[in-house]
Amino acid sequence: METDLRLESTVWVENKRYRAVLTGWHFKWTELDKKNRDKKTISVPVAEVVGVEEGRVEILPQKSVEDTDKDFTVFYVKRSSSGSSYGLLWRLGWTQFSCPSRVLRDQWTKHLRMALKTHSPMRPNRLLVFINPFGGKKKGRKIYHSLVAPLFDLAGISSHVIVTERANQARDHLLKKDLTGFDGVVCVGGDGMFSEILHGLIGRTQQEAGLCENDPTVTLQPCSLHIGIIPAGSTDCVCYATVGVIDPVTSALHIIIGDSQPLDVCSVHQASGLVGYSVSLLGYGFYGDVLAESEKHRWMGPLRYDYSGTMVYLSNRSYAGIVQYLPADPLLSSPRDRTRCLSGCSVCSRSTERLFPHSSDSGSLYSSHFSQFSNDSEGEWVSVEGRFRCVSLTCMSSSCPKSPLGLSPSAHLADGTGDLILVWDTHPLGFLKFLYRHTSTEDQFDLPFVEVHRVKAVRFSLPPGKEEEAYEEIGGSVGGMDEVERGYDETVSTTGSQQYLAERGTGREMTDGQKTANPFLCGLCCSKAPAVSVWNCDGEILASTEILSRIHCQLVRLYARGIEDGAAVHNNSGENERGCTLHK
Ligand SMILES: CCCCCCCCCCCCC/C=C/[C@@H](O)[C@H](COP(=O)(O)O)NC(=O)CCCCC
Ligand SMILES: Nc1ncnc2c1ncn2[C@@H]1O[C@H](COP(=O)(O)OP(=O)(O)O)[C@@H](O)[C@H]1O
Ligand SMILES: [Ca+2]
Repeated sequence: METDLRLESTVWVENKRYRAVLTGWHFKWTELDKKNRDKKTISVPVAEVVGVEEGRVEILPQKSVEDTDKDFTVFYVKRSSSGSSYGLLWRLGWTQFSCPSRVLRDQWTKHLRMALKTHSPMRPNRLLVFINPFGGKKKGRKIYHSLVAPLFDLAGISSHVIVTERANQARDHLLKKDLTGFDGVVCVGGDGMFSEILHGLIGRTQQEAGLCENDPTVTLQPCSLHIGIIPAGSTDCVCYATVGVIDPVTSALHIIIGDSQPLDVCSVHQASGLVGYSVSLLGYGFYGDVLAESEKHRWMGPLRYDYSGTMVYLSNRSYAGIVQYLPADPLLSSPRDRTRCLSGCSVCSRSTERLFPHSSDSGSLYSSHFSQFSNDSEGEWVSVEGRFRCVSLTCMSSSCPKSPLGLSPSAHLADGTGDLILVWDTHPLGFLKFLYRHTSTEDQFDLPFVEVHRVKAVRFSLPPGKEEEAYEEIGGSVGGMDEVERGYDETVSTTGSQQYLAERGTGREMTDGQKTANPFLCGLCCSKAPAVSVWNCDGEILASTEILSRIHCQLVRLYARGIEDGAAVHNNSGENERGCTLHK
């Protein structure tokens, strides 16, 4: 195969003579001096070639083709540093080549296209695209049509675009409609929109496999369709944590070249069945309250989280609960090992190897892994009880522009584990320190009231006898620096129920027993506060408080490759190439 695709010849780029070589895996061109000595070489992996066209093609100010018979143009990925983010920005680069004859030109285009098919087989031909026109700053449509669609056209990808008219339309479409012919689904929006796609695809896959999603012990079937994310939301955490930048062009190029990043997914169950799936944040306490509060201020756009974060912080809440967790194998990795899950991560690769020992055999998937979830493993569960500022479970680092290293900087995208972060009740300045450390490189786990555990499953329940009470006395929770930082207060009195939580989650008015006009301010202005919080499940409020969650290793695949290590990645830059963003 390698020898079939090899091609070498002299070509000209902007009147300079080059030797171009296609080896199968790489396409290189080296400038030659008058004595045939090599000057500068530009090398592009075939996997990163976006497309090949006959003639001299120009992209800016708009696409034009000069149909000359000895020329061809190659489009490829070009990297640049993103400045503030950790990942690299990808841009479209292109070079126009002139050959000595038409026959040679045709050989070049044929060989390059064949190399693309052979060495880059996961590229999509047809995509189903969902655009949330109301996500983030409401720019989803514009972002797709001006930045993404022209790149898909150039790469020969056809797409069926649906601009959503209501919440859950994308999920319902994926659950019910014919998906034949599509290679992947693209989500233009934020984490909430991604969550819809996730639920739709996982649900559809289990339906077709005849598996019951409600049973937490069932080994779920991985989804065959890839998901692409074009970031156009408020937090855009899934995109940031899997690509390293929030940039629609970079994400579109990852989709075009058919990159593939497996992703762990956490299923969340209550007694009666499945309540949802999460990949980034399953959070109770602070993050649940922020989400519930923010829903009332959607008109603020992404700023609603800053406003609500401040209000919820000032309300100074903590919640009683029992957390049980099933620890992951500490020999494989640790949330405190100060490593980062980067593109080609060895911890995740070992997981893939364990899951798919015979490459494509997904039949045995998880069986060894999840036998540990059965009753036999009951003794392995660890249980803690007390008052928490927040309880968070994340299957990935959950880095985002607000927190560039994320909720758990050493978490892995595809290792089959999640990180459970327990923030015990503490004084307000301690909690502020914890939150503030998310914005820097300081270790947020190096605080006496914070614990982090790498886990396979988590249960959360309210203390016995307290489930039916909704309110409690706050009683001296606004303390000074000299207070004990980790507190265990078992004298909780609650009068709430899941129904109350569901109502609060949807922003409905408080009932008679709830005296304050704004329950999120009562930590400051009165003595009562809700005794129960809500779960934030990737931006959706769950109606259940007592839950069981389990991490499913590599249940879905994204068109991404994880965060590239800027220092390690060769950036194919050369004086004869150009890069553009396809901005008009
Ligand atoms: C004093 C400075 C405090 C800064 C705290 C920063 C902590 C940020 C951690 C953010 C983790 C985000 C995890 C992802 C959550 C999203 O799924 C969810 C929905 O996003 P979207 O659909 O785009 O609206 N976003 C949130 O729940 C927002 C949390 C913001 C917390 C301040
Ligand atoms: N056309 C629509 N109208 C109203 N809500 C929608 C629509 N399309 C999607 N949604 C919902 O909007 C929510 C937020 O979308 P998302 O794209 O994540 O934006 P943001 O990041 O700003 O929250 C999602 O939960 C999704 O279900
Ligand atoms: Ca993980």
